[in-house]
This record gives sequence, C-alpha cells and structure tokens, in this order.
Amino acid sequence: MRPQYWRRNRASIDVSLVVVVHGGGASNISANRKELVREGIARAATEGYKILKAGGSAVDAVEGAVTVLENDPEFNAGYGSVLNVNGDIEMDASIMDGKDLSAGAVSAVRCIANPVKLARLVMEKTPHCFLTGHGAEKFAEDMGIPQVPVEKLITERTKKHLEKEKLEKGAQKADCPKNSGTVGAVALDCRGNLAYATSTGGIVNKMVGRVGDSPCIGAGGYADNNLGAVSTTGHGESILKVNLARLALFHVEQGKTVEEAAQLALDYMKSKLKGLGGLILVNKTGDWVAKWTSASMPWAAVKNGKLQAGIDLCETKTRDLPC
Ligand SMILES: NC(=O)C[C@H](N)C(=O)O
Repeated sequence: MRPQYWRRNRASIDVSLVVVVHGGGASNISANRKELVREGIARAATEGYKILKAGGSAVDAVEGAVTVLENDPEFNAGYGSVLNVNGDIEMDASIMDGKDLSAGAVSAVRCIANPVKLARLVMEKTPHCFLTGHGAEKFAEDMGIPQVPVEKLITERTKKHLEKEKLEKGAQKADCPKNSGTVGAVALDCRGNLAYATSTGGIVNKMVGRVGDSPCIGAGGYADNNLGAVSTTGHGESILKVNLARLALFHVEQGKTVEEAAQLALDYMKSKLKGLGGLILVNKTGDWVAKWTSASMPWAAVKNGKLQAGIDLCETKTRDLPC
C-alpha cells in the first residue's frame, strides 16, 4: 500500500494551476498606453502564477497579482487611483478564500499603497469582514502598515483625467466608467482552493464617500471552492444591484459553462440596467473565462505554463512562460 503522503501529493498535482487577472472594464484604451497596460497585466498574471508554482495558496496568488497592479500607475488601484470630486483618493478592495468563505474588505481608504493587503488582514486578523474609512486606516496603523501621503498616490494622468471629466460632464453618470482600470485576480491552487481579489480607486469625479461594488462580497467578487471564483469590473452601481459575481456563479451552479455563466450575468446587467462591465471567472476544475460588455478589458491568464492576454475583443496573444 502506498503511504498516506503519496495520496496527498497526488491530489495536489492533479489540479491545474490557474491565475486570471483583469485591468478593468473600460472605454477604448489609447494606442500609446496599450503596450504599458499589456505589459502590466502580463506581469501581474506571471507573478500570481509564480506564487502558485512555489506552492503558495490561491489567496497568496491573488494578493500578489493585485499588488503588482496596485503598484502600477497605469491602473486605477493603489498608485494611480482615480480622483474624486475633491481631487482626493478613496480606495476600495476585497479578497475572499473559497476554502471556507472567509472574506475581508476595506472601503474609502486613503493613505496606504496596497488596499488589497489591508483587506487580507481584515480577513485574517479581525472577527469582521469589512472595515471602512477612518476605522480601516486605524487598523492599518495597528497592523504596522506604513502611511503613504495621498499625494504620492496621485499621478499627472489622474489629475488631468479629473479636470477633463469635470469639463466634459459634471457628475459621473456613465453606464461604464471611462478609461477606468480597476484590477482583479482569481486563482486555483494545487490543493483545489479558489480565491479572488479586487481593488480600485472607484470612478473619477465620484462623490466623497461613494463606495462602489469592488469591496462588496458578491458584487465585486466571490469565491467558493464548490463553484468558482470571480472578480468583476465596470459600472459599480449596476454591479451592486445585480450582485454580478454571485450571479455568474449562480449560473455555474445551475450547470452552465464558465463562458455561458459570464455571458448570462453580464447580459442581465446590461438588459436590466444598461450597466456595462466585465468579469474573470475560474471554476473548480480550472476552466476559466474573461468576458466584458464594455469596449475593452485588459486581461491575462496563465494555465499550464502558458500565458494568454488581450485587451480588445477578438485579440488574444499567447506565449509560453519560462519554467
Ligand atoms: N472600473 C471599475 O471597475 C470601477 C468600479 N467597479 C467602481 O464602480 O467602483
């Protein structure tokens, strides 16, 4: 008879490792930014996959991938978050472990570089799921997370973006945020665990105190080992109203393929509310999908050492990762 550990190891290598990331459902991305966005998204997926290959958990992988995107000024999360009506930053993030449905979220946080890390600490070090504003920042301080002056998270591009938005439109009313770049990741690890993380600066020119879908479990994302993991992006108010992430997984639960489930959920949001957006989804057997109804959504996925990435519809580039 084979020893016990053999079976455990077998179980761990039978599952495909999968990481999928997105860089936000958006209107068209200008040609001069496309390459930077493409590189950033591929770097994040590669980082997530590296973590999984080294034996890290799905939660480690989504946190790692999202951290890369929060640190990249091309994306609307962490450094490079869009500005609210006062020219200030208020960021939202959430994370969930599909193994036991544990979840952590923060909203309206200002002076930290990586809200996803704070969301994970909420999940692991508090009896709560969700901390907001001042309380979340106090908790960050207690956890020893360094304070970053908010000006350090603001870029020239986000300042211009706000000016342009104010000139053009006044209050934000779009069905889909313009040129946004909310980020998210989903992963399946070698133990069959699923996780998601989502992080955002929200929508440009938003009211002070506005909280979107991204930190809300079931809307901005969801993970359940029995079903799959989802991270969403797009018009936050619409995503909240249809509970987009959980809705997509409901369709998986009903026996739909990942492709069908994503399409049904996004179509419902569009037909019911004219809300546009996108999502990434991986199920428990490692099938994955990236789908959007917005004009574009940068995405990248790694499975079996192969990296695939795209920005617009009908555009997928594939390359093998060095082992
Ligand atoms: N682009 C985005 O995904 C924005 C985010 N869903 C929000 O409304 O806060």
